Amino acid sequence: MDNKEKIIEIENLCMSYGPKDVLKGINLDIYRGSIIGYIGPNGAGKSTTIKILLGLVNGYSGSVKVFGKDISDLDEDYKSKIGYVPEIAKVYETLTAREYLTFVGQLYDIDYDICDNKARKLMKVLGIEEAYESRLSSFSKGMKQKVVIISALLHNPEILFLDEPLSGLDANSVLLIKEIIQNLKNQGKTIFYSSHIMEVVEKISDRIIVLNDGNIAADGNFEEIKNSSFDGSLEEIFNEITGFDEHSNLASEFVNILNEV
Ligand SMILES: Nc1ncnc2c1ncn2[C@@H]1O[C@H](COP(=O)(O)OP(=O)(O)OP(=O)(O)O)[C@@H](O)[C@H]1O
Repeated sequence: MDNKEKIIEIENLCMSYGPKDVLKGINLDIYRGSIIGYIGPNGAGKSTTIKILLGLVNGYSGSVKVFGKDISDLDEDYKSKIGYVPEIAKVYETLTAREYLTFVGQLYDIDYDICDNKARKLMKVLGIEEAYESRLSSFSKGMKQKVVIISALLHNPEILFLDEPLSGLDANSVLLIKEIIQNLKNQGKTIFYSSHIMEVVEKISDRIIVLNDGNIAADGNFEEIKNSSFDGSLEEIFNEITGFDEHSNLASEFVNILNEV
């Protein structure tokens, strides 16, 4: 597998919402078969970057290439090679899992019977097969998240964007999904993993990119980031890079306010 193939190339990416500069000149080359931990404080611009790559947000400047071609020159077909688990996924609650997953399959032009069969088997592996014919409105949070993960992967995408994919999952399911992500990587899939759970990002990522205030503040594997003047766990490094050292004071202030009469 050629892991030097650039699958995403971002040059001088800038994006503003009105007067607010959200991305201030991002440069990134992402290689096939890597797991990128894309992290940063709330509002740093992570989702904005992902939405630009997915073609969901326009109005940016700079160049964004996926599969070697500028996304502004590509027709919508490139999206069929991309999967996306959004931070807050909306599923059609009135549909059954079967109806929802086969509906998503149709959007990706997957043959109905093949999709139906595949969706049921994937649900079985994730331990929720018995709910295949039940409405999503009756599903627990973790069950819904598993359906969202299946829906993002049904079409076997080349690039997978995961925004807090483990949200609501129990420890067994977390272990399983992490292993699935590793397997996908081993098959040459490229994974963009965005999360605030630093322990997972630290363990799962080949490369960690820290976005802070619209700029890349650190980029490398965990050891490289650790050796380049920072030290400690990724959580500590993250707080250092993003200049956050007020947690003790703020925590005391918060609790003191609760005690006010
Ligand atoms: N449609 C919009 N209109 C105006 N401002 C927006 C819009 N979408 C995002 N923003 C602003 O852009 C900034 C970056 O948002 P973004 O969602 O990319 O951050 P993030 O790094 O994904 O944050 P989080 O960790 O909270 O998900 C935020 O300040 C947000 O308020």
